[in-house]
Amino acid sequence: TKQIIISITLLAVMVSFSFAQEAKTEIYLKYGATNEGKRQDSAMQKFRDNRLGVFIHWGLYAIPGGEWNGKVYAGAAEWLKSWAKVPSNEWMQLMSQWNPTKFDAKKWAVMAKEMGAKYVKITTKHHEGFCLWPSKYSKYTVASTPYKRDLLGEMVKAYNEEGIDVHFYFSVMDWSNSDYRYDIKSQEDSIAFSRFLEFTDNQLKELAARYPTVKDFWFDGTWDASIKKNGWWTAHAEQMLKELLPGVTINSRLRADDKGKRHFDSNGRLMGDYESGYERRLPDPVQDLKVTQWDWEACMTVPENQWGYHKDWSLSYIKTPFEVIDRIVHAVSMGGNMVVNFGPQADGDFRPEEKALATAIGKWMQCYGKAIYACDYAEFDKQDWGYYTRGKNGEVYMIVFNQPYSERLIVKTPKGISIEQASLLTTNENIVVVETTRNEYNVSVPQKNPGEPYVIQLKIRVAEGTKGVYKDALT
Ligand SMILES: C[C@@H]1O/C(=N\OC(=O)Nc2ccccc2)[C@@H](O)[C@H](O)[C@@H]1O
Repeated sequence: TKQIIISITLLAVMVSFSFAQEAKTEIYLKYGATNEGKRQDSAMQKFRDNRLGVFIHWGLYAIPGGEWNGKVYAGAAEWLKSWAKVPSNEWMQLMSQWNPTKFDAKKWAVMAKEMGAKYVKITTKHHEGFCLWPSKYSKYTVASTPYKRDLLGEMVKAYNEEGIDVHFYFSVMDWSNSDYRYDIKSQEDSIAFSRFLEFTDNQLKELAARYPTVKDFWFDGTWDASIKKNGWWTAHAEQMLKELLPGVTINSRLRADDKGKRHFDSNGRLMGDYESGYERRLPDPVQDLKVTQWDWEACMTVPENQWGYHKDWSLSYIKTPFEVIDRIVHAVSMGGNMVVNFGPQADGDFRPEEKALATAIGKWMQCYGKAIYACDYAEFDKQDWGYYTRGKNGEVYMIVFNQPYSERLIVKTPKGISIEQASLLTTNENIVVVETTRNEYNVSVPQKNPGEPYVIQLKIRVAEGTKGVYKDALT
């Protein structure tokens, strides 16, 4: 009996321990996540509904375009200073050559509009420290170049006039500022970095004051230990901007919590207003459905890894328009945004390949944008033929990239949901739908192959009592 009592007691201890583990106790955080779940205010709704953005990476790095002292570096062109180990004062001499005579903000804005982009993210200051606005806190700005003009101000005005929202990319890491520290290892480091954070605050307040129509700050260059040891400042920067610009959105990449945890705090909560870790990669449509629980934005390059202008695009694979469109649709099908990157030339014009890409994307968005803008995750299981999105009135879109030889598109509907009718989005041609088994259908392909990724719109019916997002969507 003694043995039995001991083993039962041991078992009881183990079971209670595992329950305690399960109900993980929350860690108190001063600088953790500030909001629970997706923001539902109109500014965030607009951010989400925009879905397709343009990234503009433009700075001194566009002048050398990946080449230094006769050597071409295959790495990211906006990192050339680092690859070629150029001292900051030598690198900043490029300012004397900064004279984008072909720059025309209106042309840039029209190009984005014709692409179907609803917003643009502009590098106000990249890691090199060169400011596209005449900042009074730095000598490394457009004001000290032959060009002199406030490029950022002209861009904000032109994009806004085309109805395009403007977001600011801002690199905290600043290679031109001698107070920047990669880590804090001494009192001297700490004093210098405090000066640096004050300088950064001043530039952020300056940007907010000069360009109050800005809708978002996308922070970058925040991965170093120095920032992770100053999580308080990242929380302060978010709060400061939200007080200065009510409604402004802030990306998760800015944020570190009390313990240096980035993007998601030590309690697993997303910091900032949307997750910004999907850079040149996307969540898996089957394995990574967790991302549909929060807002997120992906960004992508057209070459493998060039954000700034690189003179030699033959060094890596260049994505075709349909490959870019696939990534845009992939992101939206999982409740995310996609930002496609353009690296303008030093002269202020875009390379022909980028102009052609913007045109091709725009042509497709003109026909099929209804399945992208203001659309979200449809909660249908992914199929091989492509992606689903869901519109605001509960309509489901099938975006077909891979038409099968069977000429039947398999659709498995969630429990309690059936397909009433299907039509080709562009022509309203009726598409035959045959139920093959419970919650499974064969959707026919269009009579004439559209010869491009196309969209079939489904009218679905929700059985009484079905839970999920659809109940409130149907009128
Ligand atoms: C958008 C890109 O952002 C960057 N860096 O991003 C990251 O470091 N991304 C990252 C880092 C760690 C994990 C996931 C993404 C920059 O260095 C680059 O020049 C470009 O501006």
